[in-house]
Amino acid sequence: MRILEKAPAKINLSLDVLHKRPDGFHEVEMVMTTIDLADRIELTDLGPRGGISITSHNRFVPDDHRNLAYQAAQLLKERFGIKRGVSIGITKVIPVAAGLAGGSSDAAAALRGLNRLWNLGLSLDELAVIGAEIGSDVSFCVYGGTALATGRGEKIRHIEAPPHCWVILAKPAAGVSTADVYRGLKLDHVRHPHTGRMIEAIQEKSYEGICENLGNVLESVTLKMQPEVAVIKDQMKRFGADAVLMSGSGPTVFGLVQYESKVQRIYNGLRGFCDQVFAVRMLGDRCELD
Ligand SMILES: C[C@](O)(CO)[C@H](O)COP(=O)(O)OP(=O)(O)OC[C@H]1O[C@@H](n2ccc(N)nc2=O)[C@H](O)[C@@H]1O
Ligand SMILES: Nc1ncnc2c1ncn2[C@@H]1O[C@H](COP(=O)(O)OP(=O)(O)OP(=O)(O)O)[C@@H](O)[C@H]1O
Repeated sequence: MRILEKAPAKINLSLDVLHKRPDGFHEVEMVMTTIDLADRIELTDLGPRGGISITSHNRFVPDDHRNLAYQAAQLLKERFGIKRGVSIGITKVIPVAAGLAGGSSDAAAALRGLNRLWNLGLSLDELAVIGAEIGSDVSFCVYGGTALATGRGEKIRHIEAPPHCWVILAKPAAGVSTADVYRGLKLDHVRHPHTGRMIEAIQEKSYEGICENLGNVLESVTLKMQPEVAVIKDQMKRFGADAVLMSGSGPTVFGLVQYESKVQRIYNGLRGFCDQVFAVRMLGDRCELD
């Protein structure tokens, strides 16, 4: 039997860090939404007593226990005493180490797909709790859609979809380590975004309100490690994006664009000096994972 799952990327429309916790993680308040840029996960049953095998044609994606989709399969096998093997094929589209939760979304898609393949009968809420053991972004990715994520990112409150718009993404050549970015954060020097206002703007379907309230406290940390982020932000604004921000721990920069007529010009302009550029729609609805 073969199961296919879509694993969409996320962007953080707003990302605030409240404080560092005794367990080393940071307490966050993030508004996240899925976009139409997705990896494909193909799960094939390998029969009794088999192991977990990962295939991907991207040299930056680990093919062993370091892969988050592998960890998802291992966790379910152990927890539910599954004795069957599985092959996990990953068609990578989401840039790696980019702040777009590519690995987390692959793990979430593996959880959803294996739940079907092995007839585990788990709800999305149960899968999201299991996902939190793999990484902070996995719970959100289990559901997709749009949500406020709190705690270390694993507490999810669903909110409605933002109004449809275009998202232009541009990723500088090198990736960044999320742990390094959190480590570099000095909380007494940041301007906190207004999470409440972002949620209100989404609920009111106010595109202007969303643009006005974009904010990410991690941006200034990554900017120091990768000055190219500032250059890309500048170019995106100059080519005509309505608002721009770095996603997650970066270094990918996204620009919001309301009218399709502007998209091609911004995309072409950025392609001049950045290899990985994408123009996609905001998804925002949970049902759009299918
Ligand atoms: C930057 C974001 O992607 C925004 O959505 C997330 O906050 C990070 O999510 P993630 O990549 O799934 O993070 P994890 O794999 O759980 O953690 C990677 C590392 O980031 C740091 N980390 C992560 C989440 C958090 N709330 N506080 C942290 O300090 C920790 O050092 C941790 O060891
Ligand atoms: N399925 C996977 N796809 C991509 N990278 C993976 C995967 N599994 C593990 N990794 C490892 O995770 C690291 C971070 O990759 P990922 O693309 O998930 O980062 P990210 O988009 O910055 O994540 P986040 O936004 O959740 O912080 C990579 O350098 C890679 O070694």
